[in-house]
Amino acid sequence: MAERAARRCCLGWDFSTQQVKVVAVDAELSVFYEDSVQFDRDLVEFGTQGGVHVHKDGLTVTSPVLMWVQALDIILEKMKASGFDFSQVLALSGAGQQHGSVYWKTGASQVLTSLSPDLPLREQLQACFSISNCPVWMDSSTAAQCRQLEAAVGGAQALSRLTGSRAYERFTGNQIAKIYQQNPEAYSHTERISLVSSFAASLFLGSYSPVDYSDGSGMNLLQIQDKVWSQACLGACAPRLEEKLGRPVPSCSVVGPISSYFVQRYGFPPGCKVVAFTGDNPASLAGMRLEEGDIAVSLGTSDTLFLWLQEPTPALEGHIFCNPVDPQHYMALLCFKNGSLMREKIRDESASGSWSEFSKALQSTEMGNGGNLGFYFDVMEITPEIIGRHRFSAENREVSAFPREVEIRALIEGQFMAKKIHAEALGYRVMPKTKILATGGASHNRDILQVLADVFGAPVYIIDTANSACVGSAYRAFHGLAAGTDMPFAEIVKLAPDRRLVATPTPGASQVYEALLQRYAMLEQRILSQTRGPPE
Ligand SMILES: Nc1ncnc2c1ncn2[C@@H]1O[C@H](COP(=O)(O)OP(=O)(O)O)[C@@H](O)[C@H]1O
Ligand SMILES: O=C(CO)[C@@H](O)[C@H](O)COP(=O)(O)O
Repeated sequence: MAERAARRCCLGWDFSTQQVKVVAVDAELSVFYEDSVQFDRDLVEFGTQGGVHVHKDGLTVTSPVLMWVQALDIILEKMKASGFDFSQVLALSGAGQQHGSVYWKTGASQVLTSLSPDLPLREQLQACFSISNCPVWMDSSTAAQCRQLEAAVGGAQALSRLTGSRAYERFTGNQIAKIYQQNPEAYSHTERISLVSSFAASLFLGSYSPVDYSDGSGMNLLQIQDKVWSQACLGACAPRLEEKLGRPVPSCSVVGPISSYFVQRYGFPPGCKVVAFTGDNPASLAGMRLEEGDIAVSLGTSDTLFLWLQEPTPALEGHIFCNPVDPQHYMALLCFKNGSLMREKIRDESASGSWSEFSKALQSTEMGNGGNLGFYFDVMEITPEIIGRHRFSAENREVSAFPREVEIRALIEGQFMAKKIHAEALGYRVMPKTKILATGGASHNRDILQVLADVFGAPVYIIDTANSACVGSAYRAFHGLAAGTDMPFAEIVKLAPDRRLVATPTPGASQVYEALLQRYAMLEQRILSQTRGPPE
């Protein structure tokens, strides 16, 4: 405890889909404290499943904003009870699940600036939100708003050139447009709209934090090259939107000192800096110290794959975001909605709810799964837009079921084949020096990572914690401490622990998957044309 008391550090937060997490990283860049609060388990009164409420239409997906606030109260109290010495925190930053939005009611800013240190945040912020259930990234209820936005700017390709993505249902501009159209009263009583990331930063700041460029790129509103809101997009979504969003800022900005609430209640030093919070995927890019040529694969609630890009290359599939650590550069991202929750379902159905049984099934089956292939999309997938389970025999015949072990391998191989195929469609190629950096909850599972190495034909590395968004946030906080010195991020993290090699491709893997990847792509097209119907 005495040693801990003397440890100067930065904190990295992550407000992700299923939990709030925190890490403390010391000046040697070692993680010495990690904690989390899980919404379903620790905040049962909100009745979420996987951190969200799926509404009756099956499309609308929200999370209660007060659950996020209370999770922060709980985790800070846990840290305090464990003897965590807040007085040593030099700076903090954080991440949020991307695209989700928070609606602050008129007058909330006044409450935020005058919080009493004697009471938890939840009690004081109860009446501060004009929308109590916030749309989150899993929402896919804004198809009409997406079509309106694309039409307003000259089509999907034009929107993608401007904002880095064609219109996506979860992207915040379309979510805001839906709220404005369906609940104009709540919209007019909203003085500020935050992303989950800038909302969390606002709690620490005690005032509204700006949106950063990188997470702001997930809104279909930001011109990613000029780094300003697009007037055409704002106008197409809702009136007076610019004033409700505030000006976006570079991701490495220090947005202010911590609010006196945290100084008085927890003992943070008054000079503790708050560095702009960003999206969880951009923060993971920082945490994994991704370099050009590497591929990051995050296996969290969603599965994502992302790359570092020098130049933006917007397309009709995937997203281009401003880079969170280098303002001149960009990142590309693909998001797959059927990630960990889909794996959990197959684990429960075919492996008695046990990850070790699940692993045994992967170990006892051959690469290539005897030619059996599967698509497992219990919710409408983002990449590509397919729903349902589709299983195919080695002869490409659709079958209704697989034996349990075959089902498990078909799921994991299928998930990784989809990632490789869609990354290649973006122009990405696995090179002899390519490293895959894996993170997220499922990166704890070595058998899953072995399949990843085999399908991609590249070695897989991990960092010491699967919480790369938290670690990246703490690294970004250290970078913020050097603000004004032009110190590149790479210089800040050069002492960070090396990434660890955890899986290399099995001999013969490339021959097995070359043929299988072609079949997977062909069958994906077949399902797409069957579900979309014949071309007109
Ligand atoms: N050993 C494991 N094997 C496979 N998946 C795992 C394992 N341990 C945890 N997970 C998955 O990790 C997921 C949570 O990942 P995490 O990155 O913490 O999510 P998020 O940041 O989106 O809240 C869980 O839903 C669970 O399915
Ligand atoms: O929508 C996206 C990225 O575009 C998701 O990746 C969210 O950012 C949620 O992240 P996790 O909670 O699954 O990490």
